[in-house]
Amino acid sequence: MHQPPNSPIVYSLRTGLSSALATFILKAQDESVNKKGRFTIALSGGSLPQQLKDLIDNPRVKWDKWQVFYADERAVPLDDQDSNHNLCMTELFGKLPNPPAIHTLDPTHLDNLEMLSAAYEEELIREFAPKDSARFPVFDLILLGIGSDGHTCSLFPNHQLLAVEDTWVAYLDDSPKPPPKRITLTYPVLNHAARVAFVATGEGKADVLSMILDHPEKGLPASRVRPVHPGQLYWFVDESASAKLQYPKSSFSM
Ligand SMILES: O=C(O)[C@H](O)[C@@H](O)[C@H](O)[C@H](O)COP(=O)(O)O
Repeated sequence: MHQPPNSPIVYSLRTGLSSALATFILKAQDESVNKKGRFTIALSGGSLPQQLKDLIDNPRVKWDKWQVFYADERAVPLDDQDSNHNLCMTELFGKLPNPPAIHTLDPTHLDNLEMLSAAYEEELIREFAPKDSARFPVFDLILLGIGSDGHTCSLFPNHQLLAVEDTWVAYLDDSPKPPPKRITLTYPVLNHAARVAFVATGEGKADVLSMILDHPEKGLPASRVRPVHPGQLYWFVDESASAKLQYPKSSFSM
């Protein structure tokens, strides 16, 4: 099947997904560091942080060049078991002798979602606006998961946040998946990234993966992530998750 340019690239891996993902991340890191001396990345929660395990003890990772943000975060204390930051510390950053610069939400604003999300947007502006003077930040890489309902970040099906175009960070207090109070990057930020990579594993993702990639016209939240040129969208999936997928798969080599 012929795919138009800039179509998502789907890598379906029988084994070694974490290793392929690490190779991909390192290539993005090296390109970014060579060009700008830094690497800006946004991470999600769920099973994603565990998939980053091949970065631990990898001497090619230039942690001192990384600027880490969260693609979405729950409005809970940083050490709460629901915190995506806490999860990333447990799975990855806490295992490193020299962790990178990590931009967490400001826990002093947990009781005010509007201030919490505005403060996180300020954090992004401090990192991106003076350097790129862009209308939207251009992340070098955003790593996302998907829910079985097709949500990504904290962008849930039929939610009003799907229509937000004018802010970088938005908040919600009615997430269908607990906890209800969260902040999230918005589509304009996701779609201005240089690279976005989804990671999905397991048979529980097979139906929704086919819905997202084979039927983008259904408009599930994850289908609406389509970085504008020259941005590129990638999928790293295992065989169980891609079992029902018609969309063409590419072989992974880097
Ligand atoms: O904030 C959240 O609720 C999670 O970050 C969520 O968006 C997660 O990424 C997906 O639900 C995929 O989760 P799994 O990777 O665990 O399937």
